[in-house]
Amino acid sequence: MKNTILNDHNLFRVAAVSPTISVANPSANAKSSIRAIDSVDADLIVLPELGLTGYTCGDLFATDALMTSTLLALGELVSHSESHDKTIVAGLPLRVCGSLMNTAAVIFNGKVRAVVPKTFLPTYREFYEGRHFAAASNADPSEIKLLNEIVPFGTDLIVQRGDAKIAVEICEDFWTPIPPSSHAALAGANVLVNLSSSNETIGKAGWRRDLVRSQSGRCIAAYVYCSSGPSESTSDLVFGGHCLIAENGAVLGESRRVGDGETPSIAAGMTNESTSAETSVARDIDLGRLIHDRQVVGSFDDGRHASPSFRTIDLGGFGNDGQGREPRGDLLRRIDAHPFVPDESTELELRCAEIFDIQTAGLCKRLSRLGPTTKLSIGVSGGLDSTLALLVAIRACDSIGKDRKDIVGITMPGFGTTSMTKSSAETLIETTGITRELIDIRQLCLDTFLSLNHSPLGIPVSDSTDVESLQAQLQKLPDDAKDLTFENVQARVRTMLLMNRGFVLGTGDMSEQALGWSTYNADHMSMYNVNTSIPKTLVRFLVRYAADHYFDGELRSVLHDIANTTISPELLPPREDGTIRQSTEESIGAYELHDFFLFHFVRNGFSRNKILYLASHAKFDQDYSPKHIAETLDIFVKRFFFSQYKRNCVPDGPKVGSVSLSPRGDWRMPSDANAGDFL
Ligand SMILES: Nc1ncnc2c1ncn2[C@@H]1O[C@H](COP(=O)(O)OP(=O)(O)OC[C@H]2O[C@@H]([n+]3cccc(C(=O)O)c3)[C@H](O)[C@@H]2O)[C@@H](O)[C@H]1O
Ligand SMILES: Nc1ncnc2c1ncn2[C@@H]1O[C@H](COP(=O)(O)OP(=O)(O)OP(=O)(O)O)[C@@H](O)[C@H]1O
Ligand SMILES: NC(=O)CC[C@H](N)C(=O)O
Repeated sequence: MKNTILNDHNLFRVAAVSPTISVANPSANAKSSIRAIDSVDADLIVLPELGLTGYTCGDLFATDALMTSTLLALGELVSHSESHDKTIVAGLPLRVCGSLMNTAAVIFNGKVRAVVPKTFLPTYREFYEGRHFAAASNADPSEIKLLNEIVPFGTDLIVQRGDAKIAVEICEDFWTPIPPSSHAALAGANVLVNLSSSNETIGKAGWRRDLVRSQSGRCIAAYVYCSSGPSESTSDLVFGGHCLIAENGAVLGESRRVGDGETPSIAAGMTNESTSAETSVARDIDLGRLIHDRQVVGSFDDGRHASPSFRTIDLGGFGNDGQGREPRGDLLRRIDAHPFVPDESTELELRCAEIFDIQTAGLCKRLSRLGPTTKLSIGVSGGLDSTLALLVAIRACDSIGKDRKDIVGITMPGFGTTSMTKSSAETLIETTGITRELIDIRQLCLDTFLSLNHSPLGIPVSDSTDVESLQAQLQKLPDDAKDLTFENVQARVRTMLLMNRGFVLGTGDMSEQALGWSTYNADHMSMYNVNTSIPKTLVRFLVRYAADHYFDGELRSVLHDIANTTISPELLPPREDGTIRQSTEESIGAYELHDFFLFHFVRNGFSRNKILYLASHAKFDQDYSPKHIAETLDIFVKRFFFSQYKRNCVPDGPKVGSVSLSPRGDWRMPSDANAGDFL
């Protein structure tokens, strides 16, 4: 089958494999390398530095016998590459113009396609490479003869396979201030590989991991790192076999290594030099995400003019061009069903702490611009969003020494308010010690219906209708009753009451803004909105975090109750038994799906197909059929496009993460754009 599932979505499988090494024994190393290559199904396989000879050959590098058998071993890898479609990067010493160089050969489909020499040779402390090797220099030839073929040679080579643009550097190269891979990235390389031989000493693994992660982030690239392991000579040093894969600032995976506390099996493998001494890691790199990020971050290649130019060697693409391969099977990449909510509790807590602080700092600054007697009004519904905004307001006032009484929490029960949310709103206000106000908005709403000559949900009203009789009739309505004017009037009456008091703190969250799930010029508007960049799936965790860290007693338990409430705008009347009729998620689909779509559409610019593909690999809280996910995605896209006019005039508010919809900063989109091609 000449088709690839992964590459349709621009995923590129890379592996770093550190096979067992037999020091100074290239024929054995060719065999273990081939075993390793056969054991991994990947588009690109990176082997360790000088892996065909072993890194620790010392003065044996100067012997003819070692050089001859190295070339024979290389020939074996090259012949073997005719049997698969993987790109292999193998490390070996090579004589070039009379000097010995520490090089990496890129092998594909029966040929060496490129040879890259090491630029920075460590010759300090435990390293003596300057004794054996010459460093890459401008005087090097641009081609060499190798195995009877002319092969491009140099540090200016990018090997391209489909959208993957691969550049190679060798160990010490990336422990320097400006690694060669930085220049390669500026020239377009997006998969940076490092063949390494790195011994383990205290703390070095963390440093190495940081370098891999940060080089991938700085270069907006994938970084694939492969070090030789403890089967190297241990005369003085123990090499770790550490293999790492990072993508744009995040480590996607790493292998075991000497020193991680799990080494006995690695060491055991050494007794018979079997493959069990091997370490490896494989992951699917999302090239689409890298390409998108580089395009968006315009400053990425501003410095390109100061970098050397590169040559590209094109190996062809995937798919129908004759170079495709079988689907790769299971995806080797974790697809986070809840990209805004870290799974791990410590990380979640840190994230909540950071976000709550950013929200609070934003509001503190805004309050500092207002007079000291300014009151801050907030509509407290007993729901999640207004609770979070209220907690931020309290924390901000506490931090700047403003009296909590300057916060006016207004409960405004309407026709849709349930007794549960009303009472949690009242308890919330009471226990926080802020100023409390209660305004029943129903009469004002009824007056508005009369002025508009509007029959709410089809029920005729007249001057003789009173609030209680209307409420009683509303409660008898079927569950599917709908009336947008009825809902909007309530939301606008509330905002009118709030606005007429002065400074209003906004409560609407980012997911609602994405979906346009707010009433224009009502809950959509405020003077400052601390929730503007908070995704719905995170709100309840922020409320819990604040409850557990800043509040105690009854307030804490009220906050926990609120954090567990169904999400509803409560604009439609409750049923006769008092239960919520209108669940937002029943109307527009689950927020866990919408937040997933929001992340991949806005953050990564992914297509509908790609988002659906990723969703099919995510473990959501609920079981959704592929059809349901696709339908909900269509709702998301339609609503996202349609509601840009609302987002184009949102109040100020703090950005807290990489996804933000501020029309002044992160997301500028015409209100009249057509969603057709995105569906
Ligand atoms: N609004 C939001 N509310 C809550 N969480 C939000 C969020 N937006 C993203 N997140 C989450 O934050 C996490 C990290 O997001 P991800 O998109 O992977 O973020 P990532 O690209 O890794 O960047 C992490 C942070 O560093 C910043 N950065 C990175 C690189 C370069 C520069 C620069 O200025 O040059 C800045 C970036 O803006 C972001 O704030 C994810 O879990 C994501 O879901
Ligand atoms: N009964 C109410 N009393 C006071 N304010 C309310 C009331 N209902 C809604 N509001 C205000 O309008 C905002 C938007 O309300 P909506 O009912 O759409 O719920 P929401 O977006 O889920 O927010 P929340 O989670 O705060 O209820 C609320 O955050 C709140 O500030
Ligand atoms: N092989 C090398 O270039 C080793 C040097 C590098 N700094 C390391 O210890 O990992």
